[in-house]
Amino acid sequence: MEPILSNVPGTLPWHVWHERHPAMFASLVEAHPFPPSTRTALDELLHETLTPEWLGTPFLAAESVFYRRLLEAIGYFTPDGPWAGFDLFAFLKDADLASASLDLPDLTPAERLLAALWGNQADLGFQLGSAIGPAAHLVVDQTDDALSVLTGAPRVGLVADNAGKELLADLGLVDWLLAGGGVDEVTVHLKPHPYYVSDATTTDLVKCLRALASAGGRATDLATRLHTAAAEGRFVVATHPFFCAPLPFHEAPPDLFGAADVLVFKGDLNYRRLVGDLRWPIATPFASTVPPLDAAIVALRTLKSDVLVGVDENSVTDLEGDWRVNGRYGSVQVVSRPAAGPTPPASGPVSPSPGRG
Ligand SMILES: O=P(O)(O)OC[C@H]1O[C@](O)(CO)[C@@H](O)[C@@H]1O
Repeated sequence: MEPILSNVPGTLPWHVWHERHPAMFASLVEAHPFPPSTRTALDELLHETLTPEWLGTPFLAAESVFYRRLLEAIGYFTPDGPWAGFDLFAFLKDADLASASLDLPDLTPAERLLAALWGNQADLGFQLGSAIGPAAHLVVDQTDDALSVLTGAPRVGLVADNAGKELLADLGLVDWLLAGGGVDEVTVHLKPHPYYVSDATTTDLVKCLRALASAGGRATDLATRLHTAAAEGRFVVATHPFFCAPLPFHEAPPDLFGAADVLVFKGDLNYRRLVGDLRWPIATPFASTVPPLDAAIVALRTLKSDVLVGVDENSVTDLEGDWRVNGRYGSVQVVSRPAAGPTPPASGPVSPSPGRG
């Protein structure tokens, strides 16, 4: 199966490099007092990424390396430098969190699951390049199966995606799992440092909890329950360098997810890493594309890139235009836990071999 590349004009990856990234760089430079050397480094990075070498590298790997290079360009990893450890996307993530409604409604388990899914629409990198319409429908809806594998599972891992509103919705789901879903322990897997524009780090999770705690009503109660669960070792925050690696989850270290019985993968990028960023025919069975994890899998995603599997082709014939990438459609997809040991996928992904550019 061929990897998705960025060298075809008119495709989403082409748009990302040629339009979305320049717009993002303009907003970063406007928001920060970067010195001339940093501005030059950013310009050079932007130009470098438009070379045939970058555009001909698998999109998944190239984009990941790009975000690493962006942090290097601002001095994020320069010890004792003024920008060491500085989250250059914090201004966007904080604004998104500040605009969230914390007057939490009383949601059913299915509504909490779908809130976590549609919360994925609020991806700031995506918004920088296009407008998001009202929430629409699911091209695959296995919500009942998802609730069934989650309810009563001993250990659940949630592989988080974006900060702000999406992470708030994720915490709503985690709260239900621990308080009403009969789950003993939930681990939220976060990025070890800023990555794609709005990816959630530990700092972002703490900001969400503090916002909830000070909001009053159901929000404060939720934050209190999660703090108590954390003190009891039932709500666990974890991170690992692999979450910022330019690789699909098929190449994850074996201990990445601990002893999780169910893994919830949030968002588009995690979906691409879960099934492989490949030109799959959309009718390819979802279960045949995921890595052989010893856990059930629940993927909650709004569709923002070309990769899509597990879809009945007849069910999407009426959808028009850029429905596969415009973020207005979503999917809930489930793979049950293997009965006896992992099952190898029918067709493994091509491993990207990113150059550092
Ligand atoms: O935040 P999400 O849902 O992972 O979406 C980010 C998506 O936007 C993109 O960054 C496009 O640049 C995709 O690579 C990625 O799949």
